[in-house]
Formats: sequence, structure tokens, C-alpha cells
Amino acid sequence: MRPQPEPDYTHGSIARTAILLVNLGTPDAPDTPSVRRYLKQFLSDPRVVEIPRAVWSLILHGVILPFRSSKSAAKYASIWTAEGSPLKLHTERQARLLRGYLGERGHAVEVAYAMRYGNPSIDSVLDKLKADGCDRILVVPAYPQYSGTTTASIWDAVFQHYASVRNIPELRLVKHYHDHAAYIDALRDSILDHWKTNGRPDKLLMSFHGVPKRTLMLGDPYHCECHKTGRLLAAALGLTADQYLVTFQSRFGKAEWLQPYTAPTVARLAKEGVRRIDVVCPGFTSDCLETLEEIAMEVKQDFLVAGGKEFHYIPCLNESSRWIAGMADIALQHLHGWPTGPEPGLRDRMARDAQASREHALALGAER
Ligand SMILES: C=CC1=C(C)c2cc3[nH]c(cc4nc(cc5[nH]c(cc1n2)c(C)c5CCC(=O)O)C(CCC(=O)O)=C4C)c(C)c3C=C
Ligand SMILES: [Fe+2]
Ligand SMILES: [Fe+2]
Repeated sequence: MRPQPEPDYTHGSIARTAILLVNLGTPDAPDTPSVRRYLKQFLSDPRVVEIPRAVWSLILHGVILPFRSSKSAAKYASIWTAEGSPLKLHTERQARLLRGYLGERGHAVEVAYAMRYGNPSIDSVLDKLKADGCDRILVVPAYPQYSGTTTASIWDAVFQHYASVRNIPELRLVKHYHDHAAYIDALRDSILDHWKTNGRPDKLLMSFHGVPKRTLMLGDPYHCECHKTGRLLAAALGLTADQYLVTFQSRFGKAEWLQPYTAPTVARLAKEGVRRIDVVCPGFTSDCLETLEEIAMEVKQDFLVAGGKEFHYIPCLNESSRWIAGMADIALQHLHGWPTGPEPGLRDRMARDAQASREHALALGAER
């Protein structure tokens, strides 16, 4: 689309700074039509599925959408809350708490959230931020580890949005924070809290969302970033190499994905006599279908059926106060140099800008 007309530019406007927290997205409701709509948008993204379009379109519309939508809807129904999708609720609360946390520390920053697929869409939220006078936007993905399938897709959507905008705000994009001390420390504290109340496991599994192995072969750093998070977290917890494992979950389709897969690994551990495992999912900053249903229900069942005795799922960072402070740390590092609060001399500058704006309008009127 060609760049659209803008309202007349005014010198007096004060540019505001905003943080946009972007998560993957979730269906609007746990029913088949909503899940189908969501899966259609998600799985049509060429960043997510790299199969040639014509072939994939046949598989998607002929097999996946007709058969998977109702099955996934039933899974969503099992984790849905009275207030809606857990993923959306946590993301919304994180944004609200982050705004408050920064505000209390003198940073007058707007914080909004958007979803890559579904609602609120990146398009609608970027439009709103523009209408609210935000001329500097820091985009923070909810994914600590970079992957072309997720992080890059958010960037695609942001760039696509601005392709039709004439007056684009200043933009900064956070690529990853898989090794950021604030993120690792928040994870460590959450695990230690769990162990304080529940005791320690024989093994800690760190289960990350998988991606096709092919993406690793093509140079996607996701696998390495997951392992780095795993190493740093284990070191922060004082674990030895035999006390933890990094695994990958949520395999989709028949191709090989990153290994070892979470479900067969827990079954193997149970058969080898491991009595208790704890599973944490550091790649998800909010609990969602993949953690609450796949790990805390399905994988738990796999472990117990194979002879395991005790299974603990350790919740995601969600809106824990440690994580809100951690997000603020990460955001402030990337906001560096941007005004985030009332500036000294703002009144004078506003008066000067307003005067300049009137003069500019007069000059424009004369030209027209
Ligand atoms: C088809 C390929 C998929 C890739 C590649 C993929 C990568 C990927 N996904 C996440 C995070 C989440 N995925 C979630 C759900 C989900 N993921 C896929 C497929 C791929 N993901 C599907 C089809 C679904 C929908 C559910 C289902 O039908 O199985 C979610 C949960 C969303 C929710 O509403 O709760 C998250 C979060 C990451 C981080 C990632 C690559 C690194
Ligand atoms: Fe996924
Ligand atoms: Fe899944």
C-alpha cells in the first residue's frame, strides 16, 4: 500500500516514548471457528512454515485446518480462564505492571502490548500509539531467544505496518535477552522459590518450544541461544551437568525438529528410575497452551505412566515482581538516550514550539 496522507504536522506536539510488548497470539475463544481463524493466520506466515506456498496451501486448507482446529480448540478449552486466554492475560498484566513500575521510577513511558497473530493486532496497536503521539517505539518480543520463526516475524509485521505510513516513529527492536542477567536471575529466583516449598527434584528439565532442525542447519541461532540460557540458568542454580537437561517440545508435522524431544525424554528418565522431575519452560515468558496443557498435563502423564513418581511444573515468569523489574532493566537498557520523563525546561520549549507552529501555519497559508 502507498504511504497514506497524514494530519498537518504541528511543531508544538510533544513526542512520547512507548514500549510495545509483542507476544505470539492466541485465539479469541476456545472454539473451533476461532481456533481455525487463528491457526490460518499463524500457519500462513512464511516465517513459520517454509514449505513452498502452493504445496503448503493445499496441506493447510485440506488437512491441517479441517482436522487440527477442533482438536486444538478442545485443548484450549482445558486451560481457558474466566477472563480468557492465559497467554493474553499474562501479557496484558505484564504491560500494565511494567508501565506502573517505570512510572514509579520517573519514566513517563507508555507501555502497550500486541499479538503477532490474533488480537490486539500489531497494526491496531501501532495505529493507537501514533494517535497518542508516541514518536519513539521500542519493540520488545515476549521471546527471550531469537528465532526467525518468531522474532523476525514480529519485525516483518512492524515493517509491513509502516510500509503505508508517511511519518514513521523512531524504532528500536530488541532482538533477544536469552543471556541477560535480569532474565536469568528472575528464572533462578522462581525455581528456587519452588524448591523452597516443594523440595528439589532428581532432575530439572528445561523445555523450550521446538523448531524444525532444518532452521538450525540454515543458520538460525535459536538452538544455541536456548542452550546458552540453559547453561547460564544451571550455573545460577549451582547445578552440575547431570542435574539438568535441555529439551524441545511442541513438535509439529513429520519433519525432524530440534532434539531431544521433551515427551520421550521424560518417559526414558522414568524408565531409568528417576523418581522426580521438575520441568521449567524458560523460552515462554507467559504461561500458555504449550506449558499449561502440553507440559503440565500431557508430559506429566507421560512421566507418570512410564513409572515416574513425582512431577512438578514450575510456572513461567508471568507477572512475578522479579520479572517486571527484569523487563524494566532490559527495556531501559534499550531505551538509553531516549527521553522517558518530564524534561527540564519543557514548558519553555512547548511555548517556543507552539509559537514556531503558528508561524509555520501562517507561512503555509501564505504559500497555499
Ligand atoms: C508450525 C510450526 C510452528 C513453529 C515453527 C513454532 C515456533 C514457535 N512457537 C512458539 C511459541 C508458541 N507456540 C504456541 C502455539 C502453537 N505453535 C504452533 C506451531 C509452531 N510454533 C501451533 C500450531 C500452535 C497452536 C496450538 C496448536 O494447535 O498446537 C504458543 C501458545 C499460544 C497460546 O495461545 O497459548 C506459543 C507461546 C515459539 C517460542 C516458537 C519458536 C521458537
Ligand atoms: Fe509454536
Ligand atoms: Fe503444543
